[in-house]
Amino acid sequence: MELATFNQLSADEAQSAIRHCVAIPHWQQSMVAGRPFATIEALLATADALARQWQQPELEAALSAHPRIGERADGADKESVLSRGEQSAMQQADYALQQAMQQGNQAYEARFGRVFLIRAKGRSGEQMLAELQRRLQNSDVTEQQEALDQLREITLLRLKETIQ
Ligand SMILES: NC(=O)NC1=NC(=O)NC1=O
Repeated sequence: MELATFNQLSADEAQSAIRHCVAIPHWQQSMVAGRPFATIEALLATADALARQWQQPELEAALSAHPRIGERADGADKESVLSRGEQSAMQQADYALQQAMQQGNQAYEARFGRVFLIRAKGRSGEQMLAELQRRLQNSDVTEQQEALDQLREITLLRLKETIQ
């Protein structure tokens, strides 16, 4: 949708328009309150600044809307549709890679107690598996920050696709 359209929507409609970007209501509401945005750059700068404030609670809340890498998100809701597109590289992955990713996800969840989150768009299955294995060695603090950075990247990518 056009930026001008987003600026003119009612608050409820504006929040609905960006809800799929990230499952963090406070971020959605802050973006709605920040209107009208003069430019796309201003919109994205605000989204980025708000996302840099996220801590563990926001990460846990958002993960509910992001299926595991390699697990096909079945569903007609917008998040599932977006996830399938973002993770399209895994649909072409061979059995060995699928298995390795599944085992990697299990190891990550055993280590950190939450789903492995990565900005999947533009990454091959092999690249995501390599990132998972690299990040498995991270300390808790470092890994939380990396996961938050990836969540921010996914959010901004989705926002850019939603408002042009
Ligand atoms: N666990 C994940 O990282 N999921 C996802 N990353 C994306 O970029 N889209 C997803 O659904």
